[in-house]
Amino acid sequence: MGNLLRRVRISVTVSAALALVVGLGLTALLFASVRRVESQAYALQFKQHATLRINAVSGGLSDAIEQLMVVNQLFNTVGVVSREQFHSFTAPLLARYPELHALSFQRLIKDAERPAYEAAMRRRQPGFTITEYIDERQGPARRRASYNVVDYIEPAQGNEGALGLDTAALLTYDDARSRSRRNGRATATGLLSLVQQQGSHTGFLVLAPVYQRQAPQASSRQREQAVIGETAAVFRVDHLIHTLLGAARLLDRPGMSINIYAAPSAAPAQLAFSNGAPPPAASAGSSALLPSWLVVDHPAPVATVFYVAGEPWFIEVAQQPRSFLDNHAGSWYALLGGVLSSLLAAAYIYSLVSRHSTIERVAGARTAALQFANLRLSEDLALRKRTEKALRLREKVIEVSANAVIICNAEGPDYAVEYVNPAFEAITGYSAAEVIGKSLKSMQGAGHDQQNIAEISAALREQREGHAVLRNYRKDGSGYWNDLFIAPVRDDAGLISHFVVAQYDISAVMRFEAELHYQAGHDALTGLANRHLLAERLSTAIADAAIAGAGLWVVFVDLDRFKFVNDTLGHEAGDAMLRVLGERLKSAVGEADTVARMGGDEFMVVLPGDPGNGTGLRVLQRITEVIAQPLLIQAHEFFVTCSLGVAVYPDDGATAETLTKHADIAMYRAKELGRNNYQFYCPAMNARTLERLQIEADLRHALERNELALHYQPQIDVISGNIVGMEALLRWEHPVLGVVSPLRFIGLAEEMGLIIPIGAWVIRTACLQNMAWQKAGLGKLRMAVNLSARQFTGKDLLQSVADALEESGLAARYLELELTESMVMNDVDNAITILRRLKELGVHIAIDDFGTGYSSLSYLRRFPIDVLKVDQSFVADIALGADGAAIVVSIISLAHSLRLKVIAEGVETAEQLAFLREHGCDEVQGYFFSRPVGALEFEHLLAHGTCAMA
Ligand SMILES: Nc1nc2c(ncn2[C@@H]2O[C@@H]3COP(=O)(O)O[C@H]4[C@@H](O)[C@H](n5cnc6c(=O)[nH]c(N)nc65)O[C@@H]4COP(=O)(O)O[C@H]3[C@H]2O)c(=O)[nH]1
Repeated sequence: MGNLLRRVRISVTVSAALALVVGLGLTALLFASVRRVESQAYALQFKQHATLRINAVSGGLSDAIEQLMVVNQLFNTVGVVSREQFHSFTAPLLARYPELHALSFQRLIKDAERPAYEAAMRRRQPGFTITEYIDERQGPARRRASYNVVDYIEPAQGNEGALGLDTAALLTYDDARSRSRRNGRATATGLLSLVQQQGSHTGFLVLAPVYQRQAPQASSRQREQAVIGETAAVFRVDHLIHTLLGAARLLDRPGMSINIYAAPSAAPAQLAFSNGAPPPAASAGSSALLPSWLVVDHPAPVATVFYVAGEPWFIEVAQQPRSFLDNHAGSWYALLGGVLSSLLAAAYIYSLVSRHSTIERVAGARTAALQFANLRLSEDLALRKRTEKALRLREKVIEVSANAVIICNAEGPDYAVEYVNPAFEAITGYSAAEVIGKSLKSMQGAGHDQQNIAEISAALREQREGHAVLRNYRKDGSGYWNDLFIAPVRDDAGLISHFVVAQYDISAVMRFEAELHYQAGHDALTGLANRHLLAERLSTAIADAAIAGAGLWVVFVDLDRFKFVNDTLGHEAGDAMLRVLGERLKSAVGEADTVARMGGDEFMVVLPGDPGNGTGLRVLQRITEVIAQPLLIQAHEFFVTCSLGVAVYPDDGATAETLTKHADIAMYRAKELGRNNYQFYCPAMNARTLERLQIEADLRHALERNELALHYQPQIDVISGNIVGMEALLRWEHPVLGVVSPLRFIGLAEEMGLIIPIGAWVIRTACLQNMAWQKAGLGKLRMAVNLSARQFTGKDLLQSVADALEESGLAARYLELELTESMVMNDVDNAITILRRLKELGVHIAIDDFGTGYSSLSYLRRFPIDVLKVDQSFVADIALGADGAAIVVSIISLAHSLRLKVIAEGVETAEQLAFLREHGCDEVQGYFFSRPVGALEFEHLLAHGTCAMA
């Protein structure tokens, strides 16, 4: 606003100043123009005056001289003019022209005529003689050839001295006279000091020649000879000119000066007349900045040459400079008027603009106020519209809300319902008509005893916000979870008039939460408790047991053959198996017992309630039984066993963690002891666990420390009884533990990735050994080498086999690689590719432990294999019953149908051997013939050529 006012003030001042400047500028221009016009008019006027005076002077002189010519004409016309005639003729002229000082006739008298003349004159005037001025004294004229004697002169009075004067003696005449006589015209002399007058006056004469009548006058010579005298007019010049100008009242102009020279220029010596003070130099009084006409009126002098009886005279009329202040009404008025007008215009514009600005400002302020008011109004309107829209929207939102909204009045104790939205009707099953007017509390339905209701009642009573999760009931009696918010609503006076109740049916959320909670504590696959829930329950059970002073068992359950099923049939089959076994486990325990899945094929069972009293053992028994029951997966029947490890509270640990760990250790021990059994934890098992860790650490260095060795078990041809091959079996000669079974460290080596270098070492050593024996002449035998799963699929296998063969020089057909069913069945296509490449090298392929897993016969056909090895468990079963024997028989016939050789391993008895022989088994291997033995010992066997056959 301040800026606006300042701007307005500036604009007003600028406008007024502009108007003033423009006005003053125009005034200056006007003033200058008027001044110029004035100056020019003045100059013109002056020029006119000057011209008037010049004309008056030149005209007057001409007129005067004309009088002389009139007299001269008299002489030339009349011839001899008498003195009286002269007098009577000139008297009127002199009276009329007082400026004529004298008119005379000067007669030319030759010296010879002098005496006669003087004599004649003495008759009229005694004592007359021709005179002249000698040294300014008049006296008788000296003799000369001729005399120009003033013969007649009028007026005689005052000019007596001039009568008889020989003017030829006056040199100033001579020139004029000569010229006059020559050209026959009146001729003026220069300025003379007039002698006729008393005192000194300046004057001049005009001479006009008088010729003898009839004498030729054509040439100047003739005129000189014809001349008899001159008429002369004497003029007292100042008097003459003064008379001329004065008579015409031309001398009274102030500031004007008139200077007349009897010369063609302003020669001071020839100044004939001067009137008025001469003007200063033209530049005087003018400003260097301003033109002189602007400051003063100083017209240029008017000067001209005019002729007086043929002689050039110079006249100059000048005017004193007239100051700007003198007599310049026009420019003054213009200036003053202009200045005044400018000031008035500026003042007017100032007032106009400031008024305009004020009006504008006021109008602007009012417009702004109006606009502001309009804006406020439109904002108010918009706000109102928005509010209305928002209200409608809220109404709609409430109407379409999925949550129940109830509005009740704030008057207790009933808090009558005034409004319910459609969601309320949908959720509760009550229509609006059924609940409006009813007490809010009546809508709770059953379940008044809920604790949270107290919070809502308190909120209503204390007229504040409240929140509670309630279990409400619908009209049909079904319950739902209601997340209820209640808030007071104030009227315009700020008093609480209503309550708004929002009900959120959170049944789904509660279900979801319960589901989440369940999932968080349960295994998704089996539905059993998971690790977390187990830890919770175990802790609770421990706490309960501690309080009760009772015992508690923690049982670790690990399935023995699960990995096989998973690997061969895939994860889906594995999952199905886990689900079934999980169910069985649950069925094997009591209500209070907890069964949890720890992950993979590991389960945990918590047996509270002092299981040491005999119940626990029965549960263990049941578990092994239910797990061992046949299992039908994907139409295949499986037999799964489990290994159990038991930790007892409080003897084996006081915390969930310790008990779990010890149960795990006990389970491992059970596995080591041949699976399908249970073991109670004992502290010694800890040592075994530590030992296992030690084995892990030492295995890393076993190769470099040369602790690994191969033992060889012969393979015997059933018919001939000859050793036809041998299986290389790895041994770790641990410096502390002694010889460690591959069953204990192959799995570890697999897990640790050490199986690749170890496996390569086995192949290489076996090939070198076989070649060495062949070279030693111990027979061309086939060397069977076990491959682990990781080794089989590893990228280095082919190379390591090729390298071993090359290095040893062993023919490939003397090397047989043993794979398990699971290794080839996991990824059949890849397995076939690898097998083909191995076969391309020329080696034999044997499927180990055949029958323990699931081998698809159709795949078996596709595998480029040479040998099937019947698992020793089937061989062991031969003696047990018809089932085991039947499996062996079918494997043998299957192998033969596929043109595969059959080797039975684990042959321990003659009966087994006999059975195998009877059913066409090709080769056998087992303790019956020989345990795996070191190289030296095996050499000894070879040396004998055969193994003992029953
Ligand atoms: N009860 C009984 N057992 C007999 C009889 N005849 C032989 N055995 C044992 O049965 C196992 C046969 O080897 P496998 O099935 O390939 O089973 C092998 C094989 O899977 C693995 N293994 C051994 N050496 C290597 C190896 O160099 N590389 C790989 N990857 N695995 C190996 O370790 C397993 C166990 O090997 P070992 O402890 O040497 O146990 C050998 C052998 O000592 C018998 O008449 N009765």
